[in-house]
Amino acid sequence: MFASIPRSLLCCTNAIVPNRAVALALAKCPMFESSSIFCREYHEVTGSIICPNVVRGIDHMRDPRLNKGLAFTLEERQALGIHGLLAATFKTQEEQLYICRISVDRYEENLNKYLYLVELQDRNEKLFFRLLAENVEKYLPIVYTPTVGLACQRFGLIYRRPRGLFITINDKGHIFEILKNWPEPDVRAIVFTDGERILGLGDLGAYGMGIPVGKLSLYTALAGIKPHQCLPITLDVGTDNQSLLEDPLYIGLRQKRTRGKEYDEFMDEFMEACVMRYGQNTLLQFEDFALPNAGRLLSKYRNKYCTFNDDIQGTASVAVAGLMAAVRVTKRKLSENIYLFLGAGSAAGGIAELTVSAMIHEGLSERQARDRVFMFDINGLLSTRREGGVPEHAKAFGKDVEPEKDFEQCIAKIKPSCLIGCSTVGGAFTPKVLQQMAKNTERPIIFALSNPTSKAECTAQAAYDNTEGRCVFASGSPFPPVKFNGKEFLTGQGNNAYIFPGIALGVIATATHHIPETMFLTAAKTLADYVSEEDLALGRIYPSLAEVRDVSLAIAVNVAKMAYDEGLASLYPEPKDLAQHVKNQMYNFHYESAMPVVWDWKPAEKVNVRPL
Ligand SMILES: O=C([O-])CC(=O)C(=O)O
Ligand SMILES: [Mg+2]
Repeated sequence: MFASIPRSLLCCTNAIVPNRAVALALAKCPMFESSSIFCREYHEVTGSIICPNVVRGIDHMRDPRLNKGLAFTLEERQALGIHGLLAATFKTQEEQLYICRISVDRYEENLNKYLYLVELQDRNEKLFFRLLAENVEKYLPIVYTPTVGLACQRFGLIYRRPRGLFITINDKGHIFEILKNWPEPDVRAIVFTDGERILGLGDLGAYGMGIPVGKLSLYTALAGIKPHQCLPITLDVGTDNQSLLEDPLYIGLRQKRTRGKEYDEFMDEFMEACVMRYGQNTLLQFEDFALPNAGRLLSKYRNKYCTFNDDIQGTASVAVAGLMAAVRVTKRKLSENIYLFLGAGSAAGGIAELTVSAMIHEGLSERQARDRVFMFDINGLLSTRREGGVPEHAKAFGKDVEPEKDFEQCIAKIKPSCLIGCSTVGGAFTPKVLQQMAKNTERPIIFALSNPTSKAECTAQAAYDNTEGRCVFASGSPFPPVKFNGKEFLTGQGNNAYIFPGIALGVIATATHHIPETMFLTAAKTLADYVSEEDLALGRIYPSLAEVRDVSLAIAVNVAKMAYDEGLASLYPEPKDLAQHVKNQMYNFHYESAMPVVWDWKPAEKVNVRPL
């Protein structure tokens, strides 16, 4: 029993031991009858998993999970052996936040602000997450869309220290070993990309790592999922982006993408290795895969793993939430709209399918619902009569109508009341397109969902200017307030950031093993219910980003309820107070005491000492 206790401890009269179990064991030993045993056990240190006795002195400052900078108290500085390593001043976390805000604001370029925040995350995790969580509107556009897009494009230049895992096609056969190199044992969620469709920027190969990192920052900042439970991964299977292959700064494999059987085997091995390493309920979020793989892999894995594709399902959920909220403005039911999508990729397909489900919910048959949804891709309207027909992945939305290659003409002919941009073609909603939408209906719905800002189909201002201010507008990337007729409007950001953190929290808190499509409809309804009359009056069909943390929690609780109702949860027994249970899982953004909990042990009085 004592074999694992260092000899130095066994021969002292005052023993300091790492935890209560050891303290109890020692106390039963007659050798220690007259000694005091001190147990150095921390309450819930950051991450809940750092073994305090292996962290010494300066490591408390070097480890971003433990570091508090000048917020270490005098007692802590002395007890931890870091006294003198810090300046004499003591600061509260609030004072530090103030300094951080000033520091970020000093930078003029968003990429520099991004770098400051990355560095903060590497230095002091709690400070970073609290700063982000309490200033979502201000810093989300920096750590996330649109600046994260720029960060990915410049990733070779800004790459400093590792965050997350890079698994390459050359590692095939050894993926599990690589996962074992990740130091955290309690990972609950993995966000991963193969970098082939980074936002609307296309194939960025290994530079895509910024995306899983950014998404997982939101897991913590918006839904309170603990950072150590999150693992970002880039699957580097090469890149077909010639300029990256020639870029001296490129950090990934300099070879063309592996496709076909070898890619599929690699993906199979990856999915299996993740659950072997972290358990069957590990949440596996696909992010920014290109269309041919995105839909195919979702169908392949959705019933086998706890997985979803954020670009298909998360985006669909946020868009449908927007449509639900827009009903209150347009006074048209979802099933009374005619929808036209520009783009027929993964986002368009996902939104279209979920919209169909929502229309069926309103009483339409599936046929009737599908008849109301049109798509227009690079070859024109998805008409079964067009040359080359309708691509396989979008067959369900092909129509037996005259082919049409001119987008403006198409809008005049089909007369959609709702125009949804998922094309990654910046500016595709020209003034003429928008003006035609204004002719089609009193309150046209215009969603310019492509990211980042440069890829948005139109700006918020253009949408208002060209529809006499009658449109209901949302975009994937944020836009500044719109000025129209002397009034100011705030348009909403239809970004999946409203959805995926809440879904992830609900799924993790209940150890849900599969994520059905209906969960995204539940999330959409929850989000739509959060939209107030004031939001609508201001021009937005989403709550303000300042409320996104409340939204995420509400989504998580509803998802958790659904998980139990539908037998998807594997955490039993079901917690009596589900909302409280979900809250109990959440990260504490505030500093916790770093003082060891030292307690005296008086063996003679407290335990019956058994002879050895
Ligand atoms: O990252 C975002 O802002 C939304 C998203 O998933 C994408 O555009 O691929
Ligand atoms: Mg994405």
